Amino acid sequence: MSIPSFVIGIAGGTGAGKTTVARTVADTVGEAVTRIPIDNYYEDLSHLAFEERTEVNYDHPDAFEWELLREQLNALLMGQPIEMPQYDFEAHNRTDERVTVEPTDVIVLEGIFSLYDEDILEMLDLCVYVMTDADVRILRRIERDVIDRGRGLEGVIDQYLETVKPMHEQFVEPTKKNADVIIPEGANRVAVDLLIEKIQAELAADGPERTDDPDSELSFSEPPRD
Ligand SMILES: Nc1ncnc2c1ncn2[C@@H]1O[C@H](COP(=O)(O)OP(=O)(O)O)[C@@H](O)[C@H]1O
Ligand SMILES: Nc1ccn([C@@H]2O[C@H](COP(=O)(O)O)[C@@H](O)[C@H]2O)c(=O)n1
Repeated sequence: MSIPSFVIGIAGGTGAGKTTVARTVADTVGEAVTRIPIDNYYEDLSHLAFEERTEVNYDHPDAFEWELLREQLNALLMGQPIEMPQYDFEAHNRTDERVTVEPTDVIVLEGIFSLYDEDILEMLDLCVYVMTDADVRILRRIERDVIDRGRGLEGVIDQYLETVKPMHEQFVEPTKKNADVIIPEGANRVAVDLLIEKIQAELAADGPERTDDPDSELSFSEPPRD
């Protein structure tokens, strides 16, 4: 088990390419990276009927259970495992399943509001904003929502105009000012390679044999962050 030493937040509008960047980083760097999708922290809406859940504004910060996200991120930073909720986009709700996530050296928090909450910003070592034009994002989103999230074309367009676009302009886009790095177009190979190099340099600076096994000569302990 590790105490994470490097925490990255990857924000940006829907369809910007956040998940693609985060997955590329995780696949390239390997098991030292844990990906935490903020979508898993949408509020539990089991008390609402399916039809009511389809009407919810999922692009407003109030749609998320911030307290749980802060608590679980903090636990990982203290070297403790978490039981991460899972989200079902077709059901518009959390599933009953929880997945045990062990802390690793690098944590990647990814989602539209990764750079929104002041407490979470305090926990991030590197803030990344993926910036992609709105027309490209909506085209990507239509394709993804219809193929992967069980949505109809008309519904995706209505939702985009009614909530996604105005909330993006009001809440998501302004978080760009919190970014250290802006990646154009999502899976931008040059930018993603630089991000990977930075992570690998952080890992190397921490030592290749890093372990928290108390029996190991190389073991060490770190004070929790404040
Ligand atoms: N640079 C890129 N060029 C082309 N397609 C991309 C690029 N980045 C992401 N995509 C595609 O766009 C879609 C949305 O990307 P995704 O990473 O899920 O966005 P987000 O997580 O920001 O909503 C996916 O189908 C993905 O394969
Ligand atoms: N039940 C839900 C929950 C969320 N959404 C949309 O997901 C978008 C965020 O995810 P990305 O991978 O696109 O960043 C957000 O814009 C919500 O509108 C949804 O459609 N249904």
